[in-house]
Amino acid sequence: MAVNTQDSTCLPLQETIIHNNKTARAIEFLILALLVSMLVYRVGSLNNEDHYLLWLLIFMCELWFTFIWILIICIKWDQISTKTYPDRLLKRVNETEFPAVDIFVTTADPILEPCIITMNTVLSLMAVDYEPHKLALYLSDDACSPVTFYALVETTKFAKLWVPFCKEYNIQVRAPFRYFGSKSNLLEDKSLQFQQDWKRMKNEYGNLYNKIKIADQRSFKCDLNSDFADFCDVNGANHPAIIKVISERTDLPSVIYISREKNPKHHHHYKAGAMNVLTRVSGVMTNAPLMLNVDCDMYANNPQVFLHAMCMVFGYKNDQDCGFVQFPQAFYDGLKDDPFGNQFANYYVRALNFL
Ligand SMILES: O=c1ccn([C@@H]2O[C@H](COP(=O)(O)OP(=O)(O)O[C@H]3O[C@H](CO)[C@@H](O)[C@H](O)[C@H]3O)[C@@H](O)[C@H]2O)c(=O)[nH]1
Ligand SMILES: [Mn+2]
Repeated sequence: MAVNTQDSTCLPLQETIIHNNKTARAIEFLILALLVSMLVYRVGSLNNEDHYLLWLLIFMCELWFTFIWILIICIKWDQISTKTYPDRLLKRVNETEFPAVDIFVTTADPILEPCIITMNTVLSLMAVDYEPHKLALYLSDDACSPVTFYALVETTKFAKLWVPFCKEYNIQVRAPFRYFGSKSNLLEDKSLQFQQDWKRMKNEYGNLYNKIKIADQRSFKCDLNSDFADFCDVNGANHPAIIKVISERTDLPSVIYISREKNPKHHHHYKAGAMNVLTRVSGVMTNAPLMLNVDCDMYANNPQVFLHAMCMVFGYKNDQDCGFVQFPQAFYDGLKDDPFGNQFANYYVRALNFL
């Protein structure tokens, strides 16, 4: 990328912020000191114990716990986050110079990963703030399900309405199930035009939802002349590759459905196998210099997500300094009293610098 974004007079596009976590470090160290003193006590009183074996077992458990505690301290010792500045990027780099991106969404099981959730993931990515002709969305379906294919075709039709709506009104959450499910959707103070468009869009999304729900409940007719011919009597664990280009327009990202070849003689390697196929197929079809991978149960909660990523791409002096960027994640719809603590949204940012 021969774009000079490193003008010394310019402010940086991305910054690494080092967090001051001295108090947390001190507390963790104190707990470690208590753990160690307990271990010392156990060793010291081992010989005087009547229940020698039990004492030894407790000692081993505590030793293991202390070891894990040390590992956790090491992981949490240096805490950094990365801040990106899309507004600075847009002033400095012309949008036409942004690279193309191939987007990979993987799905494997329409029951555990309901189709409508996957389609919301697709919609949130199709509607991002980025030149649409530079984006191609590949959906990998390891279940080889005609319902997923049908849902993707219908979702692409709905996207022709949804994407312009989101862009015109600068909607922040572009996954319809989150947008329409949000309680903060007050229409009263909005323009009449917006209210009409909002109602129409809600209606259209309702139609899409129902179509997918009905498709999920009925069995697809094995019609050899239809688009579903490839799915006739297909065995999910043993079938040739199915690749279908669903949409190729300039005003929307291209949409491609892929169900990779499965053969019981060769292990499919789960998501890694799917990602391998996605890189190969996209390499032949669009071959974008950047790839984005999103699981089917995630969605882009910020329409500027690609611009944030571009701050990382353009924000280093040397292209080779940044090869992999991971977005912060926040969990939604966690259990209220989740014992794993997911009710506290977890955020983390990690950018791996390749030397
Ligand atoms: O044979 C498979 C199995 C899984 N997947 C997809 O892989 C993704 C992740 O699988 P999942 O079982 O949902 O794993 P999670 O534990 O929810 O996901 C976390 O853990 C995975 C494996 O460690 C990472 O790949 C994910 O990015 C990370 O979010 C999903 O989109 C699946 O549809 C496939 O495409 N094919
Ligand atoms: Mn998952």
